[in-house]
Amino acid sequence: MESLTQPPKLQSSISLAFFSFAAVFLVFSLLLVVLRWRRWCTCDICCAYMSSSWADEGFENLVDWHAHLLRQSPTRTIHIHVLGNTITAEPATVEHMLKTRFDNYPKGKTFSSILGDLLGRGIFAVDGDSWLFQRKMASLELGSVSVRSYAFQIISGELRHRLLPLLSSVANSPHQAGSCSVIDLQDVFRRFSFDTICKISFDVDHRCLELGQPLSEFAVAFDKASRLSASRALSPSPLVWKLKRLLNLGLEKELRRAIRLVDVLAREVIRQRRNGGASASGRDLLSRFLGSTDDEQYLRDIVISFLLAGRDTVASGLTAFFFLLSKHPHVEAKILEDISRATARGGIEDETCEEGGVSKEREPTFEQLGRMEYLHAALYESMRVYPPVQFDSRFAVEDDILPDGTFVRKGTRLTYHAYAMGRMEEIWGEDCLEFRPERWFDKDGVFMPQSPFRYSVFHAGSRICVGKELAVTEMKSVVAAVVPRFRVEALVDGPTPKFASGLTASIVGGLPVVVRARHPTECRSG
Ligand code: HEM
Repeated sequence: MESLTQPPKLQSSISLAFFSFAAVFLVFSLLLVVLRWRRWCTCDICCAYMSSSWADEGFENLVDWHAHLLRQSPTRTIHIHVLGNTITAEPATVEHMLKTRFDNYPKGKTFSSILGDLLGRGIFAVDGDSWLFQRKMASLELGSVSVRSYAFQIISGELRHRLLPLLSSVANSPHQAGSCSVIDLQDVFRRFSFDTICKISFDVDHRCLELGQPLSEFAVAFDKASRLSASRALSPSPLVWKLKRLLNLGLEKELRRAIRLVDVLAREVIRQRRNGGASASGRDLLSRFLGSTDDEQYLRDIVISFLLAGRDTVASGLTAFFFLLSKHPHVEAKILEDISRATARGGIEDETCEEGGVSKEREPTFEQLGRMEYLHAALYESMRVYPPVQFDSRFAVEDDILPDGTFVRKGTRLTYHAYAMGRMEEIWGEDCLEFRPERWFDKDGVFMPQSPFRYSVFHAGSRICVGKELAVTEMKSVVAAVVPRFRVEALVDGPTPKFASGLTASIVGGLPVVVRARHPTECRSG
């Protein structure tokens, strides 16, 4: 009889013990959070941060408030004690953190634990030898002529067969009296950059931008996994999301499911490739990395990091660019001149219509893109004003002293603020708040690159973005194909967009735009 009655008792004691443990853990975590907040100062910055009063003071975004504080600080460095975060917009400090004392400021455990479940041992989440190995491999591959020309071919195909026909169909859709078809350009660019980076990385076409196609399972799962991973950073304390993960609750449960799906689908592609299912091109990054490791999980981690790196950053940069262009028609006119000069063509009247209502002649070659210096400057300028990665952090391994004399305690989070740096008069002059591509040229009209410690949009030092050239080529290709054909009008009130929190800058609610064909004879489908 005993043996029949004991197991349920045992079970209920185990559940009771488990729930008591969970409850104690939860209370303890909350206590820690409160203590952490209370322990520190009641300085103005911390109070404003805690009460979100910066929003009442008229700042549209948290980053605008940071930029305001950093501009006021004599050292261009501030401390948000309640977060243990030291934020800087001083180029000498950025150089100290990302180059001079590189070894003292790794990504650290906090960052790798936030993204670790999705990225595993991928380049973004690791430090040390594993990072160095992937860094060398990535620089070699992304710098190779073969991968570059493959990537350019992918971008051109996605433009010709998907993006331009889509815009053409919107521009040509019958408009009601007084109203036009409105699309979310941010969403369009996200789909475009996801298709592109998946083809470059895996040689798999997810067709996210194809008219009338639902998003692929992989695209949905990847989007969810990256969004939910990033939202961990918003927890008042890492203990909160870690506890939820332990108990498999709420968003952590959804995140686990999304990551599982990403894993299954990514592994499937890798397995097929290993078993001889060669990609059509053999020039995608996965094909090239296959030879460097037998570890399937590691390969998955490497390639997933590329997807994260190349998707939202490019989409964010393009979205902000078209927002700014819509508000600066004189810049748009100069870009049109630049494209026309670089491609050395006549007026658009000469052009013929081709498949999908898209004229072939206007697609610039790689060499022609290289000659578009004004467009190059305009893209750099738009990312100065609205960087896709607004700020980025590292964690001090040992106590340190910054060049301005600021003491940094071991474990402190040190953040460089690319968004605020773009708003510093000492770096960009009195007109730093203006969108002015001309600032990138010297008096002879030659493009002047800036030190990455001043223009930190692509990071700086040893971990500077390895996909920078690819990103700029992709963005230039899009602008050079879209702007001569369409006039894009952003329907956003106010001088600046409202940004959502996340790893990359994205506009809350997207970027609604109206697209109009630039010329009456612009090719019409059908
Ligand atoms: C406008 C577009 C882009 C911007 C603004 C950008 C910016 C950045 C930034 C700020 C970092 C440093 C992140 C960190 O370490 O915390 C970074 C790293 C990186 N980026 Fe980009 N990126 C862009 C596009 C791309 C693309 C298209 C790719 C590749 C396909 C790429 C690949 C990488 C990789 C692999 C790293 C890690 C480098 C390392 O840790 O050594 N990026 N990027």
